[in-house]
Amino acid sequence: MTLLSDITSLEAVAALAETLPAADAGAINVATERQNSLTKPMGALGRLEELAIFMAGWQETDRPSIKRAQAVVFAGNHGVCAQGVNPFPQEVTAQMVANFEHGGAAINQLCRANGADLSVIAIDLDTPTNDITQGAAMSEAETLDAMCRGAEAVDADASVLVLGEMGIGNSTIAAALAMAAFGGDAKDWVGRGTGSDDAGVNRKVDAITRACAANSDASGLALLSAVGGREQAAICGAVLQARALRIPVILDGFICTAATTPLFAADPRFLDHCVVGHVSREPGHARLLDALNKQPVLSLDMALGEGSGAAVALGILRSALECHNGMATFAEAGVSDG
Ligand SMILES: O=C(O)c1ccc[n+]([C@@H]2O[C@H](COP(=O)([O-])O)[C@@H](O)[C@H]2O)c1
Ligand SMILES: Cc1cc2nc[nH]c2cc1C
Repeated sequence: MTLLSDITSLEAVAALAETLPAADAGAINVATERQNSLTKPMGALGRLEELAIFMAGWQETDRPSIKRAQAVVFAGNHGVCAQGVNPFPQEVTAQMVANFEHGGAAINQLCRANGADLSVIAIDLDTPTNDITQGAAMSEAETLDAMCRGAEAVDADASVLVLGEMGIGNSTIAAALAMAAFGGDAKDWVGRGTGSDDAGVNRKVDAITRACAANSDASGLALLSAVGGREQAAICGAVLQARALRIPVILDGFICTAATTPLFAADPRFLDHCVVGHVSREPGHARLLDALNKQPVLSLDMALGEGSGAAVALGILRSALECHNGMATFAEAGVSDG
């Protein structure tokens, strides 16, 4: 059973915004007081302090910890590849899933380096979603199914959830989601993805312009069905399930962040328990983060996907909590207060 098991419409999913838990203000206050009493000038650990306090709020304790970090990579295939928007062939999605399963991808090494348990969930790779330039990517039922796959993947004992994706062509899907949610010029949201040349970038601009026109009636969570895909819907389902379990989430790069825009469009509070691990080299990501009012943890010129930037950010989160829990206060250490 998950939060989504009995839900039969996207409208009912959107209504969950009224019932999902919020961050614990009491734990935030006590954790903030602790940060201010630790042996450092006030605020000197910068973003690490914010991350520790963020964890405190969601874990409902002034001493948040990471007992188990869970990483999940969702994979899907996309009909929009028919528009020539992807330099790599579509079969690479399944081939990379096999690579994840055999431990040979970047995300395998980064999960080991940063202490996360990785699982990979491939959703109907043999049946790509519909081409978004022709209409909706998925029916409402298909969207809900994929959301359920995402929700089911979340382990109740995870202290933090690292999310990533794999899907040839999905940098076009991400750009379409961002443009459908926030408007602007197609050129502002499109980038090179896995290495599109200038002609390929122009095909992406053309494809998302036509996709947004073909799906102009969609808004809120229906954006997922209109211009999204299965791994995007699964990411939304996992974000919701994590929220019900009060598990903080680290989102990855442009594609993973864009996957959550339908949740934001339905209700911005849906993303309150999510941090974005890094800002991708994909140029639309910085713009999207501004629109979502999210500050990335890292900026490393990465553009891989797979959850790679989120896994590296997990190491920063661990550092934040080591300081928060392990440092002495001014009183304990006998250090004169300023
Ligand atoms: O998330 C990012 O920032 C990101 C930026 C560029 C590429 N990717 C990955 O590359 C794939 C999509 O690229 P493309 O060119 O096939 O649209 C997909 O598998 C993503 O995981 C991911
Ligand atoms: C090789 C390769 C690895 C990836 N990892 C995420 N997206 C990817 C796309 C390609 C093409």
